[in-house]
Amino acid sequence: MTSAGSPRHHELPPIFALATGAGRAAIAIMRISGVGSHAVLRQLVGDMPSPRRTSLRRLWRNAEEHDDHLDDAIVIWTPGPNSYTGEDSFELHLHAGPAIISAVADALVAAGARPAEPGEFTRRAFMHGRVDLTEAEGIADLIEAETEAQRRQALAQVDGALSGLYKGWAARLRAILAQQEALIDFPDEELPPEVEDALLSEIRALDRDISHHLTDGERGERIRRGLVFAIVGPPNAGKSSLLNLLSERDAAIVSPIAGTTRDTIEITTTLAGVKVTLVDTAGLRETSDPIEAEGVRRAMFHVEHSDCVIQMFPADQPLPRPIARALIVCNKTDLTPAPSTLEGVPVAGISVQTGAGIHSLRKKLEEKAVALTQGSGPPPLTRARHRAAAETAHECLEAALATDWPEIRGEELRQAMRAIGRLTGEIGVEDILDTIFGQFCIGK
Ligand SMILES: Nc1nc2c(ncn2[C@@H]2O[C@H](COP(=O)(O)OP(=O)(O)OP(=O)(O)O)[C@@H](O)[C@H]2O)c(=O)[nH]1
Ligand SMILES: [K+]
Ligand SMILES: [Mg+2]
Repeated sequence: MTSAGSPRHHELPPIFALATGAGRAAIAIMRISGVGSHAVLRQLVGDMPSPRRTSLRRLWRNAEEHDDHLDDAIVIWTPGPNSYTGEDSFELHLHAGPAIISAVADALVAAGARPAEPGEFTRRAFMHGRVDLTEAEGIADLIEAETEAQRRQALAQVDGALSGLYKGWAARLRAILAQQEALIDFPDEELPPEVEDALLSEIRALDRDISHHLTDGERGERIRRGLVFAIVGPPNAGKSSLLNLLSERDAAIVSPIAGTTRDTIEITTTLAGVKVTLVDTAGLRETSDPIEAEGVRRAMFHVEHSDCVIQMFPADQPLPRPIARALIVCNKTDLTPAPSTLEGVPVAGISVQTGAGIHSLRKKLEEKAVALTQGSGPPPLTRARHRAAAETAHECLEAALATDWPEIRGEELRQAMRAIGRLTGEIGVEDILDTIFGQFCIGK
């Protein structure tokens, strides 16, 4: 992890939280951090253990008086600033019984610590300059990661990939601003035109890089939230049958009655290491049933908004018109052979019943998932918050390029600087910290 500028000093009282999950387990890890952690630990164990070593200690409610033996625990004392939070902190590896955990929590409160809020440890790490905001967000994503693609992306972010990118922009903008300030101080007639030309071309180059980051096809955001693949088509195409097959679950009702599926059914699965939500929809047809009509309306919504449309039709029925950009699948090839194309678009023939063509369909879906999330070049944008800030910076740079007034250009550049500073959390982020860290789990 890179540090977000010089460490800032905050005297914050000790907090504690269970770092391990609730429920039956062999060991529960309690973490304590903050000014006064030293005194808290002394109250529980008596003699202080050596820093950064595992020591087996008897835990007491009050060690000095040998009052109330709580547990025998592994203790790790980690003085600041080289700790996760940057503060004095320690861990207790307890036997994971609920009674032990609650007795130790009581003892910690008696010794002057208080339970931590969600994300409070990482928020302190941010406040002490141990991580910047994008790295902190990466930690939250890493904990949430369910797929390989999410894990890899989050880990890169924790490792400072986005931080490095955004700090690079900030450094370039700082240099541009300095030159712009110098220009403002210069009397017009003494100003060599090359100086201003050079400045403008640097603004243009930075603007190009930010725009490039913005037009990454949302692949980073897609990896984070997962892709949506919607299965649409006429009633009885076998949409629900395919959903069940691909998700290896008996999730949707299958029947020979047309109009069986009325609501959308969403199942999350993994394709080529990417999180994908498969959506089964109501069969598309004219209907006078208001509930089915609502189902059809929702299916149409997914045709518009999903990352990939799987357009399905049965081989024994009339051919449909192809939906733009859809992956076209003809089912029930056990009854009738599938056409190889539909208005020039290739058709994947399958039979959910016999399994024919399913392997190659799965391959196509995996390729689609990879194509929608993989790219080359700098790390992708991962959050709407980053997109909003980068868009603001881009707009300000465009405005700076559009004006001939040095003072106005200077102001636009400063606005762009503020937007980029908010990305890494260097400036003006107090108002968003509660939102960002509130999304963390307690204990992180
Ligand atoms: N012969 C044959 N029948 C199939 C195949 N796949 C599904 N079916 C049958 O086709 C019928 C309709 O399947 P569903 O999966 O309910 O179709 P659907 O597209 O979800 O239908 P709606 O929800 O009504 O829109 C059921 O009786 C299935 O058993 C197949 O590959 N071959
Ligand atoms: K059906
Ligand atoms: Mg169905």
